Amino acid sequence: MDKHFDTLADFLGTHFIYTYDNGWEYEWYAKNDHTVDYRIHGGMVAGRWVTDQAAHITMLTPGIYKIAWTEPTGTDVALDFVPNEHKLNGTIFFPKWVQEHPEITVCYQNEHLDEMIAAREKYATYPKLVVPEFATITYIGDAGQNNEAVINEAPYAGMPDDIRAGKFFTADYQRPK
Ligand SMILES: C=Cc1ccc(O)cc1
Repeated sequence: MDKHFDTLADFLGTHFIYTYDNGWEYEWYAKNDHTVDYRIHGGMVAGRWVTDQAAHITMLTPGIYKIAWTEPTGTDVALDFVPNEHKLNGTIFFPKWVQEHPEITVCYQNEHLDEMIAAREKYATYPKLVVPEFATITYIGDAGQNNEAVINEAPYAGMPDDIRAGKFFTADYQRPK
């Protein structure tokens, strides 16, 4: 948690856990300069997890980072990280169908892409649910870029606590065998 961020290289390969002011807890990994992975531990779609989501990742000014992407569900996300202050601001733009049927999206999305595409065709997109929130970062880990061990299993109750307690990853940021 004492890492200092100045450059884009400082940010890429970093693994975060944070809690939005509305209580939603997210885990998110800047896998490389165009890819993110994440797990959702609390909130409307707790239990959802995603790897290899394409994203736009830029540094706005030293130590401040903007990330934006659009998902197969039609959900759009914009995150502004201020990691030196352990803060970020996130806005999630949920299609109406995700608000009405969040359970459809609670899965390892990579194995259910056809279902996401079918649902976004079948159900309503509008009006979108816009969720703009600040969040407090509760964990920062130096996982290195393209580390497939960071987000590679479903979330469970207590996983963020295990990660914060140093019980989840080995010293070289792998999962114990
Ligand atoms: C919908 C995905 C998502 C991932 C991370 C985050 O902070 C907000 C939304």
